[in-house]
Amino acid sequence: MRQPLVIANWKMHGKSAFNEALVTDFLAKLMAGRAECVLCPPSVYLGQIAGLLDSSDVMLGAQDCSHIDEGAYTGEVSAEMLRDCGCTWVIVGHSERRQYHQESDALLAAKLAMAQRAGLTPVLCVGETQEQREAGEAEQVVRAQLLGALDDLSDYRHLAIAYEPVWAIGTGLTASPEQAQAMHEFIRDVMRELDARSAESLRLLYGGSVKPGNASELFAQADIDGALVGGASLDAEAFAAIVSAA
Ligand SMILES: O=C[C@H](O)COP(=O)(O)O
Repeated sequence: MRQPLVIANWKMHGKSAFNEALVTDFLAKLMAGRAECVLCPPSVYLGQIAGLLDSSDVMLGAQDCSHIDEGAYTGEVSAEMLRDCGCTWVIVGHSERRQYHQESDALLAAKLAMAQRAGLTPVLCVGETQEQREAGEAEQVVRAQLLGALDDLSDYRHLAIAYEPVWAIGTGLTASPEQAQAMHEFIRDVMRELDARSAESLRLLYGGSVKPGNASELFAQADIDGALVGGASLDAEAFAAIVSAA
């Protein structure tokens, strides 16, 4: 039995006063339930959010980490620094980083290893574009992303994977529960090839316009173990409802 996991990816949103109101309101609305929950604010606010989450079960995560441990790399934030700030999770390979920062599968493999070495659980994001889906290449693309980033990983237990079809991110378009389940099932099959035992306990999250109105249907699918939520995680009531639905 996999424990549901719901992760908020604030992306590049938030300011101190907004963050405090959002987290305070979210914690007040959050009902005790089965799901684990993680907030991933922009890295400059990790200290602030760590303080606000201090007496709650909600965990802290980062949106990215460096593939290097330390040194003269201006602007980079290491996995160890994130751990030092209270993070236990880190998102790796979000499609916005693949697209705007040209992050390759090889780079992501190095980030995953670095994250685990620092004691963080990475969430690897994969997903196809609209064109790739229309060309019938969705499974091939996702398989290549998984193998490219995960082939050399030695620990498949401290890991989660988020399937985020690029065409569903921030667009209001959501993969149907059947489309999402089909891809999640495919991902679990690929993971069985890499490590048969941990594939059964590996949590697979869906991301792409998850809202209170579609969360329950998505979470009802056999291989969907939670969500990576962007826009709706900036609304305390909506995000608390999604966590409750898990
Ligand atoms: O990381 C989150 C995903 O990119 C989904 O974003 P969204 O919920 O705004 O579509």
